Amino acid sequence: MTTAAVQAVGLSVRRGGGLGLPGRRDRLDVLRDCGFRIPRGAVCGLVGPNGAGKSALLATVAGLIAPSSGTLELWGRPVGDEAHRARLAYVAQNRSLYPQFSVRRLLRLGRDLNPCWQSEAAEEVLEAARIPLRARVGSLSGGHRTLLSLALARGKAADLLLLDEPLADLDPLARRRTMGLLLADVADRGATLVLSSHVLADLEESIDHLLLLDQGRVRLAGALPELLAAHRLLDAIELPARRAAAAHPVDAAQSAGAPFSGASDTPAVVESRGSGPARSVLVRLHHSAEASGAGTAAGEPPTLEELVLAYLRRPDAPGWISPGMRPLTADAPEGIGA
Ligand SMILES: Nc1ncnc2c1ncn2[C@@H]1O[C@H](COP(=O)(O)OP(=O)(O)OP(=O)(O)O)[C@@H](O)[C@H]1O
Repeated sequence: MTTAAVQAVGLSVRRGGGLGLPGRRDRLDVLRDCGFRIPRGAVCGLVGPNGAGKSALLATVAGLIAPSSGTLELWGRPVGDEAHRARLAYVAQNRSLYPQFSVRRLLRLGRDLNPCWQSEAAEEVLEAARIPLRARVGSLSGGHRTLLSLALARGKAADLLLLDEPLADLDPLARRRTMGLLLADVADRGATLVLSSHVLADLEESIDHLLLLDQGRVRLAGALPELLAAHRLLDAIELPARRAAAAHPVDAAQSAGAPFSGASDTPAVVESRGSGPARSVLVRLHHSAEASGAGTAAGEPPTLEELVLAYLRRPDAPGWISPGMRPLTADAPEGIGA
């Protein structure tokens, strides 16, 4: 069994309580009972609504927040292991950098602190954006600060890159260029990249795994081909047809939009939208269809955007972790949740 780059089992994180007032119940479970595995070499998109816990998860994997329960391992070793420090690069959402330093001084610091430092890789990001080395960090624009953070992460040549909304404030050209560099780096080194984003179009072009968080819980996770192949978007023409119904026995209650019954061979309705000829239903195929590749299934697999939006609009739809991202343990070698 190859150890995953990141594996969580029953991971919960509790935050808050900073006021320290007796009797104050101001602590919040920002991650709840999360279980997933991110294989080595994956490019994993981390998505979810505002406040879902994406930043909390990235900071926890980076070792900056301690789990309150459960286990979290990087390359098979508990998070926080001293050896992890050199192997991971983390870019926080607030791009915390020393504002008084010059860009050059920060690069020197990167070189002095990291034995595998790659100056050219870092400088390439800065040169492409024409960021002068003599500039003071505090005087850089928001997008340039992001590029500087990504340049430092790139220079570190890490085995695991954790990037919190790395593209949010970059112009379209900088997005493409920087993403291209990062993807080429991780492919060359077999490194693992986890990046959060709200821009699904950006992710669609780059990721091969997806982790959808909502209210601190994993709603959906999997290798992208597995996730998409396990779902079908049926339109109004396909729904009433007897033949389609036989291939996909979406029963009357479900096709009317009732929540997933969770029983038998019936595909799970994730979301039913519209009415009459404009109606479309996203279903998740039963495990047997999923296992057989669902070659005869009616309807079309959804796009990443259709899939994510359907799950976000229907917080009551049951979550799912595809086999490729289920945590593996000695007690559950097929994966927890299989
Ligand atoms: N230091 C903290 N103390 C208490 N609660 C916190 C703290 N930091 C974050 N939270 C809470 O944790 C939850 C998850 O926040 P987090 O920043 O991880 O969400 P997110 O998915 O990254 O959101 P966004 O997409 O808006 O960046 C939120 O309810 C937030 O208020």
